[in-house]
Amino acid sequence: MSMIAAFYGGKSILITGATGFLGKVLMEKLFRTSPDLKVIYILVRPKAGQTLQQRVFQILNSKLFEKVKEVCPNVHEKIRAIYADLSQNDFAISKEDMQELLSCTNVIFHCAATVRFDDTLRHAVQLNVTATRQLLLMASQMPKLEAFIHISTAYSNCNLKHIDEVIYPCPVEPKKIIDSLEWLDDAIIEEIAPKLIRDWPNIYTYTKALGEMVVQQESRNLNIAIIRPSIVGATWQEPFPGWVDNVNGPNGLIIAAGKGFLRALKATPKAVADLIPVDTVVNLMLAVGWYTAVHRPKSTLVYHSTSGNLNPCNWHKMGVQVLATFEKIPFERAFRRPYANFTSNNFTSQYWNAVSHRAPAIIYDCYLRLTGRKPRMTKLMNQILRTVSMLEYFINRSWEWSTYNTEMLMSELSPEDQRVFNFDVRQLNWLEYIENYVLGVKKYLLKEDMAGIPEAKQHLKRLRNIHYLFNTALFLIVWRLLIARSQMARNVWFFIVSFCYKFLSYFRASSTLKV
Ligand SMILES: CCCCCCCCCCCCCCCCCCCCCCCCCC(=O)SCCNC(=O)CCNC(=O)[C@H](O)C(C)(C)COP(=O)(O)OP(=O)(O)OC[C@H]1O[C@@H](n2cnc3c(N)ncnc32)[C@H](O)[C@@H]1OP(=O)(O)O
Ligand SMILES: NC(=O)C1=CN([C@@H]2O[C@H](COP(=O)(O)OP(=O)(O)OC[C@H]3O[C@@H](n4cnc5c(N)ncnc54)[C@H](OP(=O)(O)O)[C@@H]3O)[C@@H](O)[C@H]2O)C=CC1
Repeated sequence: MSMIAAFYGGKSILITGATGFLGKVLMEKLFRTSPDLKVIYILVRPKAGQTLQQRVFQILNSKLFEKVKEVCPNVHEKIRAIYADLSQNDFAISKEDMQELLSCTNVIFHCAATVRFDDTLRHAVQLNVTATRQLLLMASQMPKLEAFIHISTAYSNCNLKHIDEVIYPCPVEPKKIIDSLEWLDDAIIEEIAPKLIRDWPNIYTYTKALGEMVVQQESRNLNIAIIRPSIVGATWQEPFPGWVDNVNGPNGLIIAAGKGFLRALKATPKAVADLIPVDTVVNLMLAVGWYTAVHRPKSTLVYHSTSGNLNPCNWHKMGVQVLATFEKIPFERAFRRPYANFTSNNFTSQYWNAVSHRAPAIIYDCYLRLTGRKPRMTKLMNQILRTVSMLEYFINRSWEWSTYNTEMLMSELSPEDQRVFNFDVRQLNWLEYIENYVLGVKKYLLKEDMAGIPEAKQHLKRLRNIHYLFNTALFLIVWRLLIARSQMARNVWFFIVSFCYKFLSYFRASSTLKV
């Protein structure tokens, strides 16, 4: 019997960010392994014209939850969506709902955050710092609370090279920042933001670091743990391999590469690609929830959910495997044949951007214009290049994350728990994982049918022929222009032609002699 699964039985669990990538996989696993849990409270806001109920309905009826319905048929009754907006005071939760949350919650998983790298400082602080503080305040009024699990990111201290499982202080106190945001206007905030974030690459990682400090300062006598995942990728094993549902992180780049838009990246091939499957992160979260509640460590423990020091894979290996998978299972209606050119050199990267990205987009837009259609490729390409430039920081560096606490926890688990809540990334086979990942992007993000693969392969062959034809035509045009203008080019041309003629004559003569 799994001790972790048993622990969550009969419990009331509060999850923030349950509608996000990590949150959905967390709920799925909880329902599947502990179907006898009492209730999962989720803090949700209406979004994109959908009510809370519609959002929950959509999640529960997605492919991700298919297995859950078999083991927990009454899952709809066990999920309680509570209207909440984490960027508002008291989260805009009604009094009755707040009362219920305060009196019933046993475990909190705080996943909600803004993960946009370019969010405004005001919004990012509201969500990643102030909301965390507010939730901790709520937690301190929960008599039945056994554990509070805060999800941060392994990159919250990416200004350091070696990162231990400790909370590092930030140069400016979170409280001072929260207070000053109350009276400063937006224009001034955006002006001081770059000075505040110093050597952090973006507002996201900086505010996640502030969030950790808030956890440390406001922990009171709560049982708290912090989990720091690196780049969270598709599911490795559970509930099935390759599940993804948004374009964040690598997902968008895999689409852009598979569709042939992105053919070069400013990346350091040998840098560690610290991807971690989402189900591995979720297993660690559940194990940490159990350990924190049952063993009550004296201080707030930080757990790294990373792959780099236990089972490293670099960007080169990852790129090669992604490309190999595109050969086997290509995406439909690609713009160009997928190709990967890694360079860590600024000049070469600019060159590839001009030749491989912008020029084809401009040419295609001309073609669209000439055929009476609206040009769109340049805009799309600019968007992709903007996204890539935001991610570049992370694919040109390597970090060392220590994993003592994570390994300690692994050794504390029973063999059954190690199997059911496996977060040992050493068992991950990267080649298999990446192949399933790309397949998952095709199936679950692009919603492409596997039956379309032969046609997609045919399309890639046509693109290859167009590519050869285009290059030959371009070569001939350039050469013709050169010959018209330069004596030297003419001399070279006559030399080549006479050389070929002599070679052919010799070949013909020797074959006649043989006969
Ligand atoms: C060496 C390989 C070589 C390959 C060679 C070639 C290929 C061969 C191999 C292929 C690659 C193999 C792996 C690749 C490496 C991956 C590295 C990942 C590092 C990640 C580090 C993460 C570390 C920290 C982890 C964490 O701790 S947390 C989570 C991380 N957080 C995020 O990942 C949010 C990022 N995003 C934003 O911050 C915003 O997206 C913003 C960007 C500001 C735009 O912002 P904006 O311009 O306003 O535009 P949007 O409205 O957002 O989007 C506008 C439009 O772009 C779309 N689009 C949004 N995103 C992405 C995205 N990624 N990629 C592409 N498209 C995207 C969106 O669908 C929308 O399309 P539409 O709907 O218009 O059709
Ligand atoms: N994905 C990754 O690569 C990594 C993620 N992390 C961390 O993991 C956690 C989860 O990330 P992930 O699932 O990928 O992110 P998502 O963007 O997929 O999910 C974010 C969640 O936060 C919720 N949220 C955002 N703003 C509000 C608000 N104002 N009120 C209520 N809810 C809100 C979103 O709700 P809604 O659906 O309404 O927008 C959504 O459920 C975050 O803390 C992130 O920092 C850490 C490392 C890597």
